[in-house]
Amino acid sequence: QSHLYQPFCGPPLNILTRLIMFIQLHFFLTVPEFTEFWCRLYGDTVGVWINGEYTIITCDAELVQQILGGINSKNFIMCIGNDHGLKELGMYQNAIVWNNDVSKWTLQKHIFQALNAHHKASMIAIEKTRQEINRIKISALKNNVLTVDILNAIRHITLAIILEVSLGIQLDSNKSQYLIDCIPDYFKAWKFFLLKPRFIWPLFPLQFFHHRRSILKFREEIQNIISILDPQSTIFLRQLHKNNLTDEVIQSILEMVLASTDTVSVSLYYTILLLTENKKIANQLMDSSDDSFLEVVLQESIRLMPVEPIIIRKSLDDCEISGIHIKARTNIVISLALLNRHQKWFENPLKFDPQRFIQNESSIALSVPMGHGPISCVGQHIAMVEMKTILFELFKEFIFTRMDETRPIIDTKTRWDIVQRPIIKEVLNLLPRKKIVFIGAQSVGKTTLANFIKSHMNGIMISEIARNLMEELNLNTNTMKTLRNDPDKTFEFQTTTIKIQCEKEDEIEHEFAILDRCAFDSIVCAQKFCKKRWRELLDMKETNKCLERYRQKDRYIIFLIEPQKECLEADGIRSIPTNYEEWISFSDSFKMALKEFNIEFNVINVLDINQRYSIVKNALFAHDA
Ligand code: HEM
Repeated sequence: QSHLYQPFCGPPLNILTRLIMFIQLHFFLTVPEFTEFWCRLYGDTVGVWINGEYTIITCDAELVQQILGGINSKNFIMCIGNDHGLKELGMYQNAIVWNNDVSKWTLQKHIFQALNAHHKASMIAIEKTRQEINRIKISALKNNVLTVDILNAIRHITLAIILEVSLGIQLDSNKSQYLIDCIPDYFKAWKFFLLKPRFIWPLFPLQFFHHRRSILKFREEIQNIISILDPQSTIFLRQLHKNNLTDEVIQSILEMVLASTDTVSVSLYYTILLLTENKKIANQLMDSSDDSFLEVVLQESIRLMPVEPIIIRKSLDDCEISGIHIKARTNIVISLALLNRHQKWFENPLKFDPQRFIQNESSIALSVPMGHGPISCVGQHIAMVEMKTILFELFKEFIFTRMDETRPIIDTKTRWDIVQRPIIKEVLNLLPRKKIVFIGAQSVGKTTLANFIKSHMNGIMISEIARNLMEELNLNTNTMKTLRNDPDKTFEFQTTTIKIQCEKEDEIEHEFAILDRCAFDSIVCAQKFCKKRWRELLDMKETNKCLERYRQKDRYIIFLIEPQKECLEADGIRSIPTNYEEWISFSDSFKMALKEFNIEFNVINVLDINQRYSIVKNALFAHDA
């Protein structure tokens, strides 16, 4: 074997090892799995044999920097891939992805890059995310389910964004779903045709025809879209036509949809899963005043779960990298799946820890989940805009939890292939990131309704603070009556109640919570029983903090439960009001005070618990018309 060009270590590339590699790659392992197998045996950079050619496989971050972004990076702008396979896929010297015709690729790259300058991308991303949030809320109300197939929901959002930004169109939900389903199938076809040499296709006749059909299906759908397009409506379309790329329009649009949808969706899917597991980080993200933390959270999640686990290249000419001679047409497979989880480059690499990028900003560059250098991801800017917007909007609205939290995300089943495909698509539980507050006169059913909602929706309960305080101070209903005749003592009692209330509300800042009464009850009580001093409550920072919260109607939904005569029937447990007029007037005082403090509220004036629950749910999942 001495005549063989073998600049890197690895197994002797004799007939037997080549045959083993051939069988592994085409019958048993995906490329990332194959790479892992040989790197585990021989080290971070290994010479192997893929489809009759010497191939360097590597997860060495320094070598990767040299190849992708070093002085010879222009020598690595071609990709491995057999021409027959590329023709089947429609990629052969066509559009941008895997286009090995350098001048055509350069032109396409400029056209795709125009996407990044789209000044409305972030507004469109907000709009499309809000639309999907609306759909989730409608489904929650209609079907009474508080779960979401989150990956599919994100796929709808990312598809809608790219269709609007690049093609200026919108599709209805069914058509979008059809297109979304075409994408993973095209990726499977890509993997089949790109890496399997033509002579072995007949060994897989079923797969061959299935993949051909997938490609056709996707292309037909793109053609349908083209028939409704105005070719002048976006920069992307105008540029394609202006540069006489009319023949490439189908493939260019197909690749735009292909490259932009699942990449962002799968990356975000894992980010959300990782955040369900790391609640502190999720809360920190909601507290951040700018989007710099959001950005490192995303960088960290795409490091850990790179949606494109491998980068594949071929050298154009002979050159030197890190002092090693690399011959023209040498294949290179970079395993981001290995590199990004490598102890040598990242401390505690399996830990989801965005802080690593705050403490050491330069280490972001090592992980290259969007590639690096001349052929890096052309959509990386818009991808970040999309991911930041979608994540923030979704988290602002919902709290997501996994159904089965026992299995860590890092161990989640995923298919490391030419792109990463989740095997188990987790359906997440969702709760609105809101607080519902029940106030009103005594004995109107606040606690019963609060408990009923807790049992159905599983929120955090903040039960009546005043009652707990009474217990702590050994006060009962009779001593309370005496206390009410002493305005100073009542005032003191209400002051303490508000302080505790405010503290409890601080604790549930990011949660879905049910509040049985709030600081407002103390204000109304003080108005009634310590007429002279009650306004002093408004000098307390805690009171103002609480009132300010209750004014945020996207966070706090206030329900005033009105007295119903039927509630006056004694059940032998509750103390019931003895004076009906007083009872009603107490409820009216709540209304007046709510108005005085400019706090919006909903009125519950039915008795039936299910009807009450439905009023609350409608308000919780209120959506735009
Ligand atoms: C989190 C989201 C994304 C990730 C992780 C990602 C990752 C990547 C990676 C690793 C590459 C290969 C780079 C290489 O070969 O060195 C790539 C290429 C590409 N990406 Fe992305 N990408 C994302 C989003 C997008 C979006 C939103 C678009 C929208 C247009 C896009 C369009 C492309 C295109 C067209 C290429 C081929 C570039 C070329 O061949 O010159 N990507 N991406």
